[in-house]
This record gives sequence, structure tokens and C-alpha cells, in this order.
Amino acid sequence: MSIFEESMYRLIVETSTNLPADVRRTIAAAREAEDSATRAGLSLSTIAQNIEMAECNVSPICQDTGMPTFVVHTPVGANQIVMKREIQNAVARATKDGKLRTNSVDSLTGANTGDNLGPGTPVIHFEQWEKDEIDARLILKGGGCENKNIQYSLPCELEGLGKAGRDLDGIRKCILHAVYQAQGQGCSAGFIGVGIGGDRTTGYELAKQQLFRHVEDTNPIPDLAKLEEYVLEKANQLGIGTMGFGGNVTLLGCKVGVMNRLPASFFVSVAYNCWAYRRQGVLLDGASHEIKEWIYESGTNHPMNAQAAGESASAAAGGERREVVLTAPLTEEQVRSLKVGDVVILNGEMHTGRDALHKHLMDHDAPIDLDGGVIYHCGPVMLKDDAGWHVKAAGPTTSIREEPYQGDIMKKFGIRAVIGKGGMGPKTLAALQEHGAVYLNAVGGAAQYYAECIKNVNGVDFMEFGIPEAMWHLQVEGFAAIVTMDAHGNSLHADVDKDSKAKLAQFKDPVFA
Ligand SMILES: O=C(O)C[C@H](O)C(=O)O
Ligand code: SF4
Repeated sequence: MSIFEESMYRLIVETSTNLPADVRRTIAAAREAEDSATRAGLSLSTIAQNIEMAECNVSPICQDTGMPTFVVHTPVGANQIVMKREIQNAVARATKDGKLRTNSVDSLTGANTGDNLGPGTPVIHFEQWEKDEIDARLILKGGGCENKNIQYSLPCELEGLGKAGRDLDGIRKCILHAVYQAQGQGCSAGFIGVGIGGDRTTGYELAKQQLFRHVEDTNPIPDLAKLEEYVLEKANQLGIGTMGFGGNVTLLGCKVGVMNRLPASFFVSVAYNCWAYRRQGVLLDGASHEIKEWIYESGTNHPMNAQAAGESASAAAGGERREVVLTAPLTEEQVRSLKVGDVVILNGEMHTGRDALHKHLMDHDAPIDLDGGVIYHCGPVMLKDDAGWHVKAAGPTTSIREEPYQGDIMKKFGIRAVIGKGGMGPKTLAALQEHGAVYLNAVGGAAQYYAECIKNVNGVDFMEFGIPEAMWHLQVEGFAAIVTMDAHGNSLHADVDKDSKAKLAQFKDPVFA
């Protein structure tokens, strides 16, 4: 393997497994701002613990290692064709080693290429510059937060905020709205990159470029520096909180860039990144291709103090929060006794199922008996050796994508609990009540934390859907999640959405007139 390929491999592993210092400091500050006994506080403790576990296990912080996106600056005359091939080799190797999930899926057939290579993946942008070194940066941005990106075409009408015109104040409204519409589904608290101007394509590119800025930098354009500061302060008054559980911290960073536009177009493009904000970079010697320095300060010397705080949080929560230990399969009576806010500690078997499985089960039988069963919206990272399959990372995926199917499938197979993140909609809520089932919200991104609860892989069906979409039968012990939708018609997600929408309306009046 060439030195360049080896350096790219190290960049991938570091990005996927070790959150940099600036991101860690911001998450640590968020923990300070939340009462540790609240749902948001408990989730932040889990997140802190997960960050440390990922570094220690050298395993993915989150199971969704995203669309690997490289931005590489090379000296004039460097052979970019060879570099591209070597980056692809490094991606395939990191996938084989379980540092990246198999994330490249044929859009027409659904077939997973298995090595993260295929048309359009990974994304590699080259740029020449007049320096001797190579600057290679990588961002691993997952699909759940990518789905919460949004592009506004000004002027427009925004719910809660009214008219957004073609000026700084209209831009302000779009950005606040972008945070509101993401709710907890992109694993808040998040970071946003904003691109003002460009066309639809370059606007989004500019927004993503902002995610390569340092969290603690200051925008060189004074108006934008003020806007960034304003958004960070006000977005945190929306009360969406970590995972959309409600709380004081909703946004961890806001970076805004600007470029020229066409007279007819005025786009504001927003790239939403979850707390698992994985980006790193290396400066390589132009001749040897050895790593000279890392671009973002390493997280290694910034422990999250997860253990101590985690313990005190659960001790504090003990008094106020009902904790219910259950073993699957579950009975209707057990799940009907649960209420929003209860913490469920689950033991026994659960079955993963996401987009391909839900679609399939609508008009096919299940390969196993799901009566009283627990479905986990999860696409894990799995590795196989002589002893069988091992779970390398296994946090929840965004549940709302299964909204068209979930209620029907629950009733058809007698499923009693669904675990995921971000909550589900009115159709599922009605089915929970009618049939007797609950929705449990796990902490999004906490892929190492949950992987440790999985004690055995009992089996797998539908491997033809690819590793993330297959139905894994997992034996768990002490799997903790919070009831956020119960069988009595209550949904924490609906409540937080309604409250935050009312709060959004406070920011209707012009600020940057
Ligand atoms: O695909 C996944 O595992 C998770 C995804 O990033 C999500 O946030 O829904
Ligand atoms: S599950 Fe959450 S933390 Fe992981 S990539 Fe998706 S949005 Fe990010």
C-alpha cells in the first residue's frame, strides 16, 4: 500500500472513531447547561460515554458513517487520478475493517455494493493550490441529519415566522426555521452550515464547506458573525433539546458563508449535522505523503468525564423517574402500563428492521414469530469472523421514515414495542393506542453504548437487503430507552414540536432591518 493510501486510511479511522477537541468542548458545555437529571441531561451523559467508548474501541462513534466526503488540495501537477484510486482503496479497506458501514446502495435495485464504492461514492473534491503540501479533509455526515438539510428560495412564507424577504433578516428567519424543522430527528443538538447565494447545487456545497470551519472560530464578515451569534443564542430558546426531548441546548454551532447569486435566485441552503460531527483533516508532506499534522485538534486529551457524571445523573434521576425492567417478548398489559417519561431497561431478543424490511413485511410473512416482539430501527455495523457475526456499532435510526408502514405492521404481527429515534407521527400513535404498544426513544448516535448491550447475534434474515437493512436477531441485556409515545395517546414529540413552534413565533419581528 502506498504512503498516501495509508495516510488516507488513518484519516478515515480517526474521523470515524475519535471526535475532535472543538466538538468535544462544545458537547461538554452543553452538558453543563442541562440539568443532568432531565431526559436531555441523561442523553448527553450517554453521548459523552459513547464518545469515549468509540475512541477506546477504535470503532465508529455512530453506526451511520455517512457519505464519505473528501476535500483535497494538491500541489500543481500532482497526479489526482492516482490519488482518487488510493482514496477509494482506503475507503474499501476501512469498510472491511468495520471502521465504516457498508453505505453505498444502488438507488434502483437497492443492492449494497458492500465496500462503499460505486457511482458517486465516495465523494472526492480536488482543488489545486500553490503550496507544496497536500491538505486532505474528510467529513462523515450521516443520512439522518442529511435528510434534515433544507434549502429556501427567497422570498418565502415560513410557518411561525411569516414572510422572509431577500435580505439579512429573511436569511435569519430561514436559519431559525431550519433548526425548528429538524426537531430531534437529526440527532440534536446539532451544528449547522449555511450557504447564502449560489445556485441550488453550489448553495448546498457552500453550506457543507462551512462544516469544515472550527467550531470556535469567528466569521470574518462582521454581519455574518453577528448572525451566527444571534442564531446560536435564539435557536437554543426553541426548547427542542437533545434528541428532541426538550431542553436548553438545541444548537451547538452555526457557521454562515456567502457567495454571489443570479439576479433571479436567492437561495439559503442549510446543512444540518448531528452532534456526531465527524470531520478531520491532515496536512501531508507533498513528496513523502506522510502525515505532518492533523488539522483539527485531537479529542484524545479531552476526556468527556462520562463515568462520574453518568453515575450522578442516574442517581439524581432515580428519585423522579420510573424505571421499568422488561424482558421480551412483552405482553399487552406490560406495555399498556408504560407512560411517556418512563425509562425501560430491556432484556431478551430484539429484531432490527428499517426501510427495506418494513416495506417487505407489508405484503409478506415474517421469517420468525414476532408476537410480543420488539423491533429496533437500526442498521448496524457488523463484522464476521470464524466465530460468527459481531456487532461493531448499533445505534438507532430515524423512525419517521417507517411512518407509512409501522402501525399496520405492528398490528399484523403483534409487535409490542418499537425502538428508534426522533419519534413517529399520528398514524403510529393511533396504532399504539388501538393495538397496545409503545415507542421507545434510544439515544441517536450512541452506537458503541448500545453495541455493548448486545450480548449475542442470534441470527439474521434478509441478508440480500445488505448489512444495514437486514433483519438481525439480537440478544440484549440492559438496553435503556425512554418511552416517548405511549398507548394512551401521548407523544412527547408532538408536544415538543407544538411548544417549539409557538416559541419560533417570538422571532417574527425584524432584527437585522
Ligand atoms: O442510517 C442510520 O443508521 C442512521 C441515520 O443516520 C439516521 O440518523 O437516521
Ligand atoms: S444516527 Fe444520528 S448521530 Fe448517527 S449519523 Fe444519523 S443523525 Fe448522525
